[in-house]
Amino acid sequence: MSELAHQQCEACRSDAPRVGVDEINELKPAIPEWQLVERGGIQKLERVYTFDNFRQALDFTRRAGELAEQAGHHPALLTEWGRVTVTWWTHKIRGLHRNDFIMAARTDELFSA
Ligand SMILES: C[C@H](O)[C@H](O)[C@H]1CNC2=NC(N)=NC(=O)C2=N1
Repeated sequence: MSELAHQQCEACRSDAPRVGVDEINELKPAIPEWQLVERGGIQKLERVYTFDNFRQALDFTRRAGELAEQAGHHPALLTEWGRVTVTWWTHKIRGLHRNDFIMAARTDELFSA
């Protein structure tokens, strides 16, 4: 498991600070396949995982959902034939928190499990 994936998520409060450029530069190298995107003024982390068929995509979606439930922190999941798009951000702060980087790293561990 990558070091980042091992870190604990902290309870995220609505007044928690979003990650700044320095923290993004510190954390992003641990999740190189993820893209930083901005939608509706909200910064997010996004990655597309590819699979051989819909059944595999669906199974990965279910496992990612279980991971989220266990952590109490949830992504957007788009499941298509052969693809799952996972997008992490923290709704409460309308942006990126350290938790989102941790969960992206854990999602990568799931994919390579
Ligand atoms: C009450 C519940 O714990 C909160 O609404 C959690 C649920 N999962 C969450 N997931 C994400 N990505 N952001 C949140 O702000 C969030 N809040």
